[in-house]
Amino acid sequence: MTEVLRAEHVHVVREGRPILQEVSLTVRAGEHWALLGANGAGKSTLLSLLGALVHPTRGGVEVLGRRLGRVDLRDLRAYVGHVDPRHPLRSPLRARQVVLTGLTNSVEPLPRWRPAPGQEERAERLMRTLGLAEHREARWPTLSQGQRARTLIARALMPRPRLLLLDEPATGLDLPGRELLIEALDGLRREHPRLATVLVTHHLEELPPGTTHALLLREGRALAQGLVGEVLTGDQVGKCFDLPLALERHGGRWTVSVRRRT
Ligand SMILES: Nc1ncnc2c1ncn2[C@@H]1O[C@H](COP(=O)(O)OP(=O)(O)OP(=O)(O)O)[C@@H](O)[C@H]1O
Repeated sequence: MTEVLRAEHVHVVREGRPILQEVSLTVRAGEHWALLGANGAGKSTLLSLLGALVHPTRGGVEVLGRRLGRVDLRDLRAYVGHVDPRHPLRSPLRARQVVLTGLTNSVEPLPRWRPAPGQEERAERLMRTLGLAEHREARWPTLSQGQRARTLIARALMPRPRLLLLDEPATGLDLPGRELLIEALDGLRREHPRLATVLVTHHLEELPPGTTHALLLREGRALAQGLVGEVLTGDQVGKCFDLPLALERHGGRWTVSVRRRT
């Protein structure tokens, strides 16, 4: 399968402190990774590296065979959609307009830029896939957090990225909002079978059933990685979060509980 992304022996040091140490990860087309770890484990830092937003202090990152450092970061970013729930939009754009800004990779629409008819059709199609058809004309400040999260996913997909990075997309969503998001992500995976995704979360309950692989991060190091069935065990996830955990999987979804010490 085509390799979309490869990080090898990556280290990140900030202000003299190691934030990531010896992390290696290969993501192939059609794989859906969960990146799990406690607060401060280094998940967002790793996601920024994978999204070619920052350079590693040591080690190498390749996006579609192009090595960070040898080619312009901006060129690599075109292949990677990054969904950041802290999207800094201030103006009351309509959902449809927000989705189209994915093509110019800007927060606001660029002056005088107009989408081609094919691009408008793609925006409509993505909004339908993400369950946003009836909200296409709604303005950003009036959208719920869940609707915003799905709008940002559609926006990130506009330039047809090969890899989609999702940083805690279910943060702040209520139960129906979370379930709509998970359903939309699974729909997306069915419709774009070669798209690869990496989703950061603290909560196993938020993982879509289509998740194929997982990486557990603890204090900046990879504790375990590989196929979900092998990585997401009570033992390993428990080590990752420093708690005695029991994990169960029903209908493709995970539930987790803390084992009480007797
Ligand atoms: N620019 C920076 N300078 C110094 N320390 C940083 C910098 N960026 C991140 N850190 C630190 O690195 C560690 C990892 O941060 P990161 O945001 O990657 O963790 P995370 O796993 O995403 O955490 P959370 O679940 O809380 O979002 C944290 O201790 C954070 O304070």
